[in-house]
Amino acid sequence: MNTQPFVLILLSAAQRLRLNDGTEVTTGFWAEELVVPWQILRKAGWRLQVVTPGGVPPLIDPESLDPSTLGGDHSRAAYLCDAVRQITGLRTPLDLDALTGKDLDTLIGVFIPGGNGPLMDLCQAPGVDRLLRHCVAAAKPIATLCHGTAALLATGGGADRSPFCGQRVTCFSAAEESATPLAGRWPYTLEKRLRQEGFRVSTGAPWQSHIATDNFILSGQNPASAATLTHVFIERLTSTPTYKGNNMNADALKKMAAEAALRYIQPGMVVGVGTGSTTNFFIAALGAAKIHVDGYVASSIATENRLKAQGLNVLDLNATGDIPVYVDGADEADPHFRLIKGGGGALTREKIVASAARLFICIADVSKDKPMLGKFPLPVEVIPFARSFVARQLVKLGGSPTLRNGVTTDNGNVILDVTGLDLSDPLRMEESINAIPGVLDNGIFAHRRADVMLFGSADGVIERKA
Ligand SMILES: O=C[C@H](O)[C@H](O)[C@H](O)COP(=O)(O)O
Repeated sequence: MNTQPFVLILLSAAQRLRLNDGTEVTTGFWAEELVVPWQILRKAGWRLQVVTPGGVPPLIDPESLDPSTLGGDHSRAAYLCDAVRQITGLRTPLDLDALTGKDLDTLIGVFIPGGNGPLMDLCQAPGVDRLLRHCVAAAKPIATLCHGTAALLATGGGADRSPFCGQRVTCFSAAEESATPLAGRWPYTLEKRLRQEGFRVSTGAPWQSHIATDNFILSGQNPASAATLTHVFIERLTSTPTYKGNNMNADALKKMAAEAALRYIQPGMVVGVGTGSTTNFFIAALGAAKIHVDGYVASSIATENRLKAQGLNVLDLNATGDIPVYVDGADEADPHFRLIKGGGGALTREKIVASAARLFICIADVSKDKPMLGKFPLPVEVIPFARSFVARQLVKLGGSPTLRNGVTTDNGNVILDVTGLDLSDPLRMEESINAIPGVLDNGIFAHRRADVMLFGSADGVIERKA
């Protein structure tokens, strides 16, 4: 098995749901509860591995693709059907019981989608008990969705109390169960069983998104909770010690994007070079590629030093005139190629070199690809004399500025990181902030957007051109 960190997607292998009246119906996983997290996690660059008890290929619960279950939405049903078909790992899942100690060490979190199948097998599989106890001991996050929360029952019973006892969780609620065609015939009421086992169960309004979070367990109530739960899971994944110690995932994607930018570099060019961890991979790639360019313009002292350490020729922007190409990273990028930059404090010189360039190639791991800008705190470079005055003006613009402690930029200034700004019109906000006396520049790159985005993703490099 590949030794790169991965997120384990645990699915039920049950094919029949035994009801309390002795009859049986076909069961499996709920399509939407696999497709939504799968797509979000893949887009964020995570490697995913499907695992089932016995390595049995899981079944889709046919109900979950029935348009009548999806509010009569036939196109949604067709979309989900197609999306499930594209998840090739479903045909060859790993066997939960055959996971080695090395496999457990390599996984960084577990996501358990619902469907009714988990009520049959995951709730009592010894392999689930072993897996979840490993996660608790190693501080790795677990997310359970809808009836996927039944998997937690596998850790209870006997002398060995469940490590999750007393934890706050949610699941498909009793109210929701009683509003389905299986009302009154469910094998057991999951909400009730969890309470009996000592879980603190919280449920929200039927069919509305509701999640519960506790130490290492994050749970979502129903299909509507899938996206929110996945985003919270990703936040938890990226803050676990396991991920931080093994940060190969993001780094591998940054490197992939950085190396893809080499194809834009031609002999005889002057090349502008940005700043940051992604750009550092680009500098390393330049050093190895030995392309006979005229020289490089650095956007920071750190980059200048790195270029020189690779034996590369650094030029003064005042001596080059306009430059053909600039390559740099970003903290966020929106679909219109507008960026937030400056997480490393280099925004002003970066914007100057980017503006002097005819082509701006932005390289990033795919987690920086956002529907809109604004989650990343906006860096603003401020002349120290004007710090408090500028902070007050930023508050008037709707922001909450925080001084970046102990940081002096290459230009001798301070950085205010601003949260809470409305960046729905990035161009206007870039102008408004730069109009405050004492601001040198801010990290919105809307006037000088990127021309090409290269995102490193689990599916290879995604290239977009403006
Ligand atoms: O000041 C730093 C730059 O704007 C960086 O390009 C940006 O913060 C992205 O950095 P990284 O490549 O380390 O994520």
